Amino acid sequence: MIRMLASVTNPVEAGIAVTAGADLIDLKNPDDGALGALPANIIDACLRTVDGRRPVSATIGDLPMDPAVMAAAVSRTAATGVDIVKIGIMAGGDPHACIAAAARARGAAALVGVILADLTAPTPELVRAMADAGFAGVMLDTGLKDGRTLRDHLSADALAAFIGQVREARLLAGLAGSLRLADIGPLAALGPSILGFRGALCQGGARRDAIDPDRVAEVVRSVRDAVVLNECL
Ligand SMILES: O=C[C@H](O)COP(=O)(O)O
Repeated sequence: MIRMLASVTNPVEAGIAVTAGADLIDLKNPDDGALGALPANIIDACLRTVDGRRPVSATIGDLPMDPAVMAAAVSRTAATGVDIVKIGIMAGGDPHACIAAAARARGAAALVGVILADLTAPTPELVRAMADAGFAGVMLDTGLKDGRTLRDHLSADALAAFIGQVREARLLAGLAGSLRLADIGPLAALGPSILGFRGALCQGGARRDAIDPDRVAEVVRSVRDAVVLNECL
């Protein structure tokens, strides 16, 4: 099973993603960076639209690696009632202290750490720190959103090693980063738990555009087909 994560920005998009069959609804503001945060009232409206039909995650913003800043943002986002809070692990600062601070602030929400692979190396130490802190998963994404995809930054071997480390730690392993239809087959073959998308779902393929129901359905279908194909091989 590979879950298809759709990043959405408002209740209308959340409804489209649920109808199209996305497995995880990820709330994010692409106008405010790779992991831009949405205001609490928009998160609340999205939660009401999804109405428990899918797990919902929300990002906390592209924040500096400061434990106090991280803890406040995690606590604020968890208080909205989302199932999962996604935090970015950036270069600089003290990522290990931030991971610990996020874990203390998460309340009832699960935590997923997002390593922006074009800015920060996804080391086994970071994965281990998140596992030790009780995170539910670790995702790779890209931070620059400059047209290059996750696969432009990490080889298939490096991605397979990452997935192996995360799965060995018994966490969910997610991959994202300007992924297109052509990336789904090769990445699904590596056996991630989650494949995440925004740009590929949008009209014209630009991640700040509104999502297109047909594109969302096509990506959902491609992920399902890739899973079936892998099971046959
Ligand atoms: O969590 C997944 C991201 O929202 C992916 O966004 P992107 O496909 O535009 O890089």
